[in-house]
Amino acid sequence: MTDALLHLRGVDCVRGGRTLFEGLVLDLAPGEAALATGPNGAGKSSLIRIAAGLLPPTAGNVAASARRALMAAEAPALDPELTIARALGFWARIDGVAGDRVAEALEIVGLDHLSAVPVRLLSTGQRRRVALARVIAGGAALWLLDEPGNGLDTTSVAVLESVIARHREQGGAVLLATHLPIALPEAKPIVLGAAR
Ligand SMILES: Nc1ncnc2c1ncn2[C@@H]1O[C@H](COP(=O)(O)OP(=O)(O)OP(=O)(O)O)[C@@H](O)[C@H]1O
Repeated sequence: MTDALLHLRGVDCVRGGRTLFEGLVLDLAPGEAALATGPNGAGKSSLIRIAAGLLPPTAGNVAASARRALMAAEAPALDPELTIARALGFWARIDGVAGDRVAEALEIVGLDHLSAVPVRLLSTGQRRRVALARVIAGGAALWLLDEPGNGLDTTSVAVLESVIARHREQGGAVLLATHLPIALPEAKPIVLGAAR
């Protein structure tokens, strides 16, 4: 797939008998981003799951960097009884990254002061910020972000935007699905909802 971190060719997605999209073509090289938008049920999460290798496409080819991080609504998988630092430390070991990256990531998302608080006490937006911290700490080249702005206040959305911009500057790529406005300069648009 040349130097692309994500490569989709002629990808179709049919779910529950409905064609969500057909013939989707996308390449994401280092530094690039794509923004998938569309109404509820248009297939945004399905696209993210196909790119993550969690859902086989109905047709077409998918190739993605082995170093990819998924941030989805159901994905945080943080043990509610552990403190934020320990829950993220667990994932740092799985992801094979140094523990000090967790502290850095928590600082970036503005949760370093809560690192000793159990996950179960977090608000919805704080949980999303912890999930983002895991993506940041994980060091994957390709980020697959499904509704990363859900539950975030405006300050946190701005943090998300700057974190993504920095990741791209450092040679990462991002596929982001959202129904909320998120600034993703020069992103390739993927407008879903047209196929039937
Ligand atoms: N396991 C499944 N089996 C059959 N159909 C499914 C399954 N999962 C999702 N769908 C259907 O696929 C369609 C697209 O769902 P998807 O979650 O990808 O949309 P979305 O654009 O992310 O929606 P939302 O904005 O509401 O999150 C929906 O009509 C949904 O009902």
